[in-house]
Amino acid sequence: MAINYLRAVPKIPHPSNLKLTGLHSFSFFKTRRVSLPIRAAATSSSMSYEKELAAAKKAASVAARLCQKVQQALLQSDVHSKSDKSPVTVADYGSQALVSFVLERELPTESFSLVAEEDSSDLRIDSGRETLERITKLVNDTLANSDYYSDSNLTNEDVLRAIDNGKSEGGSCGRHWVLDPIDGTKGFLRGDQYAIALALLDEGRVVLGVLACPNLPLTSISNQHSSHDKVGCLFFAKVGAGTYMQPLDGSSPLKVHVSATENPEDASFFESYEAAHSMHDLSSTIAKKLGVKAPPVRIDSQAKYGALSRGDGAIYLRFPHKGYREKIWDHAAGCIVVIEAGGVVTDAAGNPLDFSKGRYLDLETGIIVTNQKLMPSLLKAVKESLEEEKVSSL
Ligand SMILES: Nc1ncnc2c1ncn2[C@@H]1O[C@H](COP(=O)(O)O)[C@@H](O)[C@H]1OP(=O)(O)O
Ligand SMILES: [Mg+2]
Ligand SMILES: [Mg+2]
Ligand SMILES: [Mg+2]
Repeated sequence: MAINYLRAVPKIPHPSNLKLTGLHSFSFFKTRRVSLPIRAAATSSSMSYEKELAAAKKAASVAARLCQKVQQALLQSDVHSKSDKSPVTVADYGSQALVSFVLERELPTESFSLVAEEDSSDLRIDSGRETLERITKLVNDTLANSDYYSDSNLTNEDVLRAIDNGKSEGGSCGRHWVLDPIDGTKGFLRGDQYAIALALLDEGRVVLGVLACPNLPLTSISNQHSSHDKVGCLFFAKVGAGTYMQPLDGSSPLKVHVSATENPEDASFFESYEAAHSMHDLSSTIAKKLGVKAPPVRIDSQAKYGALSRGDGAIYLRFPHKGYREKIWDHAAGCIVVIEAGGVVTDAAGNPLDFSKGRYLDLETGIIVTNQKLMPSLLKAVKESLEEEKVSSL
């Protein structure tokens, strides 16, 4: 079976040339008050979280700039061998420090709790000193070139503290920000897809999510991808208010919807690029059983959720190897981006993901994502495939 690998050519997008040729026609809008999305009726919560969403978009966009800078330097140099993890480390920490800094700065009156992937312990020891200096410089350079924070200058200690804001355990009470400062580290290293993924939990429920995908083409990836396509997408969603996508440089957002296809023969499916992250054989079995004809589209990171939310593909299958525990920052933002675009995200048993249990998601076997029409037959195919696998391993 032929396989589609999506490679991105990192470059600065020129959204004045934005052309929309995806599976779905999008409509431009000028104000935020547009018709409500398919799924959600207007709730009182759709009127709130406005300033939190604005802060999250700013934070993810600033962090994306830092990551772009590091990835460009990485690709120009010869150091992006898999064994050299240091440029990635600098970008991971730098992105987390910036998001933490921007959120605190934008929302000074709120108590601040952040559940994030990185912590500063390796930077606090002597051997981490040089890396810390590099991170602080990178953070300050990024702030100096930003629209809003050019007067800010962080010390090493400020950077450590900003990173360590991310030590919260989350849970079902109160508000918690959830951050993956670089999701898809492997893709980042390869020069492919990665995302800055930020979400807000309120009483255990994801109420907003932002996905910055610096290398994702603005047009559908299901079209023939060419190196001339503009890249850099910011997806954002708020509970009850739909999902939007805008170029990372800030031009107008567009409302997006998942694919409406009911026919698996027309559907394409996403899975991890990395076979170590998801069982490709199992996904193939499920897709075949469902009647999917197209080969898998393999992409790193939560960019898969973003692409699915605008209808580039209709299905995302994720079946980590035994023993792997999914973390909330790997799915919170992607999950609300897809759900608010009309999609469904469940575990392999059909249960919605529960983000209220702390830093981990407690699931049995995997995560499946699709539209509402295809979900019943997908779930059936998943259950049958898992059953067959169990029998064959006896
Ligand atoms: N062994 C693993 N199995 C599944 N996922 C993993 C594994 N190791 C890391 N990950 C995480 O999976 C996500 C990327 O998966 P993919 O790109 O394949 O969809 C990332 O969050 C990555 O962490 P990280 O955020 O450190 O990159
Ligand atoms: Mg991740
Ligand atoms: Mg990460
Ligand atoms: Mg990691």
